[in-house]
Parts: sequence; structure tokens; C-alpha cells
Amino acid sequence: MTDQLATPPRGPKPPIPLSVITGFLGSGKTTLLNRILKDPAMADTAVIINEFGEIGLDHLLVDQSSDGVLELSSGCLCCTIRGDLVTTLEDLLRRIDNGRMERLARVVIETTGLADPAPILHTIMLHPYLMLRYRLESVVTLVDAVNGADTLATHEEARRQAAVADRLVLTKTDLIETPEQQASFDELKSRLKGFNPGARVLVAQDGEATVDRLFDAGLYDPKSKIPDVAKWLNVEAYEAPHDHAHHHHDHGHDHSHGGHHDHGHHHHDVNRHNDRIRAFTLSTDRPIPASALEMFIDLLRSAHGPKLLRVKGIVQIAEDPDRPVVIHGVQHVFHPPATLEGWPDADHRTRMVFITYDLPEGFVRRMFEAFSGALLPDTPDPKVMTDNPLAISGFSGPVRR
Ligand SMILES: Nc1nc2c(ncn2[C@@H]2O[C@H](COP(=O)(O)OP(=O)(O)OP(=O)(O)O)[C@@H](O)[C@H]2O)c(=O)[nH]1
Repeated sequence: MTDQLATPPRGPKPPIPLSVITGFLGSGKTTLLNRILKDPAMADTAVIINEFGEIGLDHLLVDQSSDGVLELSSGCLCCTIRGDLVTTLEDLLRRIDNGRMERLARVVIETTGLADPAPILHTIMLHPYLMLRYRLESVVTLVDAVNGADTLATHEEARRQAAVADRLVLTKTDLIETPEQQASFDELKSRLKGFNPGARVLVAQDGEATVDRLFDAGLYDPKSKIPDVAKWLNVEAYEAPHDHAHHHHDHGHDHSHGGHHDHGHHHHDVNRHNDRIRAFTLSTDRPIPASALEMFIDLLRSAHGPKLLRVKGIVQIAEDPDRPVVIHGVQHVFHPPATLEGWPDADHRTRMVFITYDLPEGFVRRMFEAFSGALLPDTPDPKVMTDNPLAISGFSGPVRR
């Protein structure tokens, strides 16, 4: 395709990447924002914060408009929530659409310390218009290196924030002084890896939490706009050996990746911490009928939505095997599946990554196998199972042909 710079592109505008910064009370969200707001890499970014007063912006100010939007010298816009988040996000679209703002490269929302980021994401993903104009790019969760282990142990909210993240930023590592604190920090890192192996870990004090590293977690490469599925899914991280992980192989079945029934899966055993959060992957090289995929997702989210923290996947559809479908969900809410024009590389297997709460891997895997067709003719067919979702819990597991 040739770029026609003179004429505005026809068709809908590409969705604006949207990221969320979350983290427990006092984990350093404001401190991090304060630093990145000055960075020229934040040009054309709109940051939505709760109050301007929290962040000393005076010296950065270029222009203050009457509608709660400040323009900073870095080219970043800083907005406070006006009314609610939906109104604020609509206001931003209006600025672009009526030409008051030339470009909006991304939106970043800072959440309050106790917030579960999922409802914020749902606000956008469930809104018919906002969902067309915004696309979830990155969930950034800050974790305090000194207090983080205790906070994770005692606060469910903190565990969910960390489990749902694409990027984990470790703050306050400069305050680690004693060997006990160092040991607790090492344990914290290991624990985070256990329940969210795919999230990239950035140490703020080492200068790792840069704008591009924080916000490049979306499916599309920010520069080339080409989908980077391998990086987005990061399946390898789930499968890499890890201190607390034991590999749990597939009931003695053939593991060759060329095989037809490769439902490879791996998980990290975090049970010794009594964690109820699990991370695992599913894969198969058997194309899945579109209707089966739809039923699988529908059943998962209707019966087990709150137990799904994050689901990402690329799926080979039986009817259109050359054009993979991308799925992306936060709890029970899924982005509408997006069809890619082609496979980004030679790996055409269906691959999905799951982070769940109280939802065992084996359960999801059996359900997936049932829907993806790895059943004997005498086992219940998926239709029967959707008619009676409770039947699945007694389902004894499929046998492969
Ligand atoms: N030593 C040290 N202190 C930090 C670091 N990051 C944040 N702090 C301090 O920790 C305190 C809390 O940081 P904030 O940035 O206000 O944390 P927050 O997450 O925005 O807090 P809430 O808005 O209350 O949830 C402040 O006193 C910061 O100066 C860090 O990396 N090192």
C-alpha cells in the first residue's frame, strides 16, 4: 500500500493504544509518572490522572486549557478525570476529531492504589464506541521492593494487580539494605514470576522503566504497526524452567511439535504459597472451527469470567487457516476477536496464555480439547456441554484419536 500523505486516509481511524498504570498504595505510581511526563518520548501521549495537585507540574506547564487538560513541555497532555472515565476518554476523541489536537499516540490511565484494574479496562472494552477507538496496549503494575512481599501476602487486590500485568515495575530497590530485605526481594521476584511469567520485569532504580519499555506491550509494534504475536504472547516465558515451576507433561503423549494432537501445556507450581493464581499455556496444531472457538470463549467467560484474569491467544481457524484470529480478554470481557491478514511467522499453531484465579489448568485444558475437536465420537460433544455447563465439572477428560 502506498502512503497518500496529501489525502486523509479513508475508513475508520486506527484504534489508539491505551495503557493503565496500577500498583498498591504508595508503590510509586506518582513518582514514576512524574519522571516519565518529562520525557520527550511521551509526546502525543495523554495521561489521565486523578488530580493535578499530586504531581508538581508547574515547571512543565506549557498551556492550560479550561477543560482540565494541561499541555506539558514534553508534548504530553495531562488530564484529570472529568465526570467519569468514559467522558474523559470521549473528550480526548473529540479533541482529535475536531482538530484541536493533531495526534494522540497513546493514552495512559493512572489508577488509584486500591483499584482492581479490570473494571477500568472493562469500562472501555464494554463501551461500543470507545472499544472501536481505543485498544488495550499495556497494563503496568508497580511493586514496592521492600513492602511488596508483605503486601502480596496480605492483599488479594495486590496479587490481582500483579497477575494481570504486562509489565511489572519494581520500585524502591534503593531501600534494600539488609540481607533479610534482599532475600525477601528475591523471593518477591520469584513469586511474581511464578504467577505472571509473561510480564516483563523492569527495575525503576536501574533506569529500566523507560517509556518504550513500559508501553510496548501491545500486539502491534508501535513503530511498524505490524503485529508481533510472539512478543505479545511471550509463550516461551511460561515454558522456561523456573525455580518454583515444575514441568507437568502431557500424560505421556507424543510431544513432537509436528504431531497432530499436541496440546502442550506447562504450568508454574505456586501452590506451596497457597496461591490461587495460575499461569499456563495451551497449544494445538489442529485448526479450530470458528463456532467451536466462539463456544469455548463464551462458556469460559460466562461460567468462569471472574476467574480469568488475563487471556491472550492466536488461533488457527479451520475455515480460514491462513488468517489467524487474535483473542484478548481481561476477566469476562474480551476484545472482539481480530483477524490478521496472515501469520507473522512459520509457527501456525494455535497458542493461548492464561492467568487464572482458582481455575485449574486441567479444567481449562479439557474444555479446550473438547471444543478443539480432540474427542472420541462417544464423548459428549461441545454442544451438549454448552447446554449444560455444569456437566463439565464431571467430565472425565477426552481421549485423543
Ligand atoms: N527511595 C525510594 N522512594 C520512592 C521510590 N518510588 C517512590 N518512592 C517514595 O514512596 C512514596 C510513595 O510514592 P508515590 O509515588 O506517591 O506512590 P503512589 O503509588 O503514587 O501512592 P498512592 O497515590 O498513595 O497510591 C513517596 O514518598 C516517594 O517519594 C523509589 O524508587 N525509591
